Amino acid sequence: MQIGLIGLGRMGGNMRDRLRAAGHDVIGYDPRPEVTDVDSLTALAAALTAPRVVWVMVPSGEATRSTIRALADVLEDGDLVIDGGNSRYTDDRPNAALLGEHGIGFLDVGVSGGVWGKENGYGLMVGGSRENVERTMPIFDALRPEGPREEGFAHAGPVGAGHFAKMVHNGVEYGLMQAYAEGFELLSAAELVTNVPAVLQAWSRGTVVRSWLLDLLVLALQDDPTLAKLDDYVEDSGEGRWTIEEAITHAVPLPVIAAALFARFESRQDSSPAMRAVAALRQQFGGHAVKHAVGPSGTPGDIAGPSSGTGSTQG
Ligand SMILES: O=C(CO)[C@H](O)[C@H](O)COP(=O)(O)O
Repeated sequence: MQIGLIGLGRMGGNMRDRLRAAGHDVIGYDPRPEVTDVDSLTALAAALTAPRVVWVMVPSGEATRSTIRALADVLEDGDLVIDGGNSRYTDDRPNAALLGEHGIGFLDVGVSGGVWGKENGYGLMVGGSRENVERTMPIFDALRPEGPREEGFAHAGPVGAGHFAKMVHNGVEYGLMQAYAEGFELLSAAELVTNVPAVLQAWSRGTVVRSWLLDLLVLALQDDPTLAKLDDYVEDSGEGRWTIEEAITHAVPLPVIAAALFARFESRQDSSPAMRAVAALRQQFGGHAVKHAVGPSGTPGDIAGPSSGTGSTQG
């Protein structure tokens, strides 16, 4: 079938290739002239045959919202817009309502698979009406992995359910990554294990903890066995925070995902005010030694003994 695809970056560009390889007629739009098929959203609408289907694959937030506002102006009654980016699910109903005023349908799709999806297929979680899902099923079938549909595709519920499912998926992703990372650190800290990459690779087949994320860690360690080439700074793009906010709304305990999110925040600190406060308090109540950022002798990292006047070791 024919589809317009807006956003031809790491995800959208690969999706265009996969859809074309499956025989679909894809017309892509991207502001970068070197990758785009048409030079504007108006040209995209003109190149598509009505009733049109347009897949939006741009960064979440204002970039997606403004693209949908622009599509409301260039598309017409009977067309359909699919938001396949990582939008927060709370954006979906307003976007659907705006398009609905013009008779344009809306689906939200959580897409997982990263840069490997072009070859392996993408896991898809869709929110919207049954009618709109059935209309675009040939596109979903081309994007999802080969095999039974239910193993790579779900119609999760009404508008918003696709992105809600993807948000939770990404929260789980945070927790899994953090668990593997902590295992990697402990294996590395204990000098007893002399070949950490080999142990993780051995875990990758047959064990209880085998997974694709573990396979990717094994791959990263092939290039850099101690990950020494990387800085220990980890960004986040919102999905983990939204997951925790939802957990608070529903009073659902998510200690693992919350800890994984906070570990990322911690990774961005050169120095922790909280831990300086803990050190200061131990020194205050117990006279415990502290390590000075700049020691009394002017040397960074000096360990200073009990503060004068206390001498106590009791809390
Ligand atoms: O959706 C994804 C994977 O499933 C994206 O890679 C996303 O960017 C991951 O989230 P974060 O950037 O917060 O780690």
